[in-house]
Amino acid sequence: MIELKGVTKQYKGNIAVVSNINITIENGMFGLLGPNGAGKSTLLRMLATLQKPTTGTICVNGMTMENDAHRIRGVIGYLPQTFQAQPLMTGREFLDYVALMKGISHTAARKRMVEEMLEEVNLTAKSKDKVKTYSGGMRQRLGIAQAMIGDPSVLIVDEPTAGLDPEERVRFRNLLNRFSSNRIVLLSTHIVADIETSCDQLAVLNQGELQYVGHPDGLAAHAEGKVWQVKVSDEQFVHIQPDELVSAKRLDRGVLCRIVSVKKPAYVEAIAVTPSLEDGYLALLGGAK
Ligand SMILES: Nc1ncnc2c1ncn2[C@@H]1O[C@H](COP(=O)(O)OP(=O)(O)OP(=O)(O)O)[C@@H](O)[C@H]1O
Repeated sequence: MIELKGVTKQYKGNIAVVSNINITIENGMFGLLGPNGAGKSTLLRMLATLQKPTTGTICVNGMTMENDAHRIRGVIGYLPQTFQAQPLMTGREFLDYVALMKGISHTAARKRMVEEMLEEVNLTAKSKDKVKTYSGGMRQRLGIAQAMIGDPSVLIVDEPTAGLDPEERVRFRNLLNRFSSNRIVLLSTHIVADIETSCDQLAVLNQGELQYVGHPDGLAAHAEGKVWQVKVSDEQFVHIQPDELVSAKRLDRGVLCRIVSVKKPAYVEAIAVTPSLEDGYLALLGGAK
């Protein structure tokens, strides 16, 4: 279990970029959602023991950051937002090196673990090639593998699907889901679809502040009665407020729009529709005018 109490981070001379966070995270997939600059990476870096909170306490499986940072590091796997692997090592050598650094000294066990991880992230065929020859998506998959190796009880992944193609993205979500069955997987993203189907709990961070914590259904409910579907002409379409428009699908004649707004749009044929998680997120962040 992870417990954050009053966690605040303030860089010198600046306002707090993470402000008074109080959350308890249990086993399972936990999504951290927020726009660019919300403070997600800062919060995850503090959880990964790479930065200290200015005030507040972080407790992981009963260990506190102040007293047990070294032991906490031993139970955490972390994929930072910008992941760099040794370019002159092969993928297999790199994972072997990471496993050794994590204290897996038994050679046969380490070798088996590395092969399993390569298979999991679909890199077996490239495992003898140097990392410098990998595509962005392959490097990202290697990053995911290095975070998972050693069987951490807490896996922290910061925007892990950036650079993955759609097939890999789905594969990756399934992998995290399986991994989270008896441990904590903390996944930060600004892509709602990444957490829609997999997280039982999520938090929304905006400008350093926690705006929502709970089940995805509760977030979707924020847009209840505020989501509208309407078919408009091309002339009407240009008058729709861009910050209210969730999606627009061009039809043979006109455009089918999904709008998040407190007030029913002024078109007779506008119908209220069931909100999705994305609608709820947009309504929460935009304050659905
Ligand atoms: N070392 C630093 N010194 C000063 N300000 C910083 C530092 N690191 C981050 N910030 C600021 O803290 C705020 C939060 O940044 P952070 O990277 O945590 O957000 P994020 O939610 O992860 O954003 P993104 O989705 O764009 O990665 C931003 O305004 C950023 O400019």
